[in-house]
Amino acid sequence: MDARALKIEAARAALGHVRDGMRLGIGTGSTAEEFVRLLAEKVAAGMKIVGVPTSERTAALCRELGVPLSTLEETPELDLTIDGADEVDGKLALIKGGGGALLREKIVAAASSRMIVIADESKLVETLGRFPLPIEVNRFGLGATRLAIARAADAAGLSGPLTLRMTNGEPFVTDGGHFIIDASFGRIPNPRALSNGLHAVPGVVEHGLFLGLADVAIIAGADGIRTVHAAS
Ligand SMILES: O=C[C@H](O)[C@H](O)[C@H](O)COP(=O)(O)O
Repeated sequence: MDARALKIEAARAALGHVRDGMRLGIGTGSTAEEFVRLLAEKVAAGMKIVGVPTSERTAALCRELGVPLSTLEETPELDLTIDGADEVDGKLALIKGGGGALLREKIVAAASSRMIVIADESKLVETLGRFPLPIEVNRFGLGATRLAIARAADAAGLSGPLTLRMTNGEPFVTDGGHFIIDASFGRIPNPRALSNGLHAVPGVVEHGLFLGLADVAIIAGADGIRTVHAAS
């Protein structure tokens, strides 16, 4: 089975958790898009849900496929968010933001009673950090923010290149109008310490470590679906 087929399998399994009447957070990325496609089929068949998208990209796909949308202004509490991830560890700590949607994704996940992560088995890691950690930063004071990030990482025992994300020769700009620094720290044995340090940097808007947010991970692999639950 290729990677796309695995993403579809994970998305299909997550769809089994969606009930009529739910207020859903809808994630971003190639895996979440497979979920949107399957959800749209259910909606077309009569399922009543309302979705809050985590990016303009997801919102556009939902509109195209007829998935009803709301906002966190209209619908500030959600029943369930289903989203992909760049990395998932055994305790359901995540790295997200490879597609640049981490800020809205985190706001939406935090507004949800439950979060289900969907991924193919390539995303499952023992320790986070193989995937560079996306850090969303204010455009103002980039040099100072980068230095402060390096110091916060150092205090957590980490170091590595901090690369401004570029697209077509220009800095990548998030839906919120910010830049992204991709931090290649390597293994992150203590994500909580790093998270706290990064949150203390004024120019950091948010980072891609999702800690204590995911309740379940649905991982699709060659041997089938594996469901991992967060320790209670
Ligand atoms: O910003 C993007 C999101 O965090 C995605 O959920 C993440 O990058 C995983 O994307 P994909 O399913 O395309 O691997």
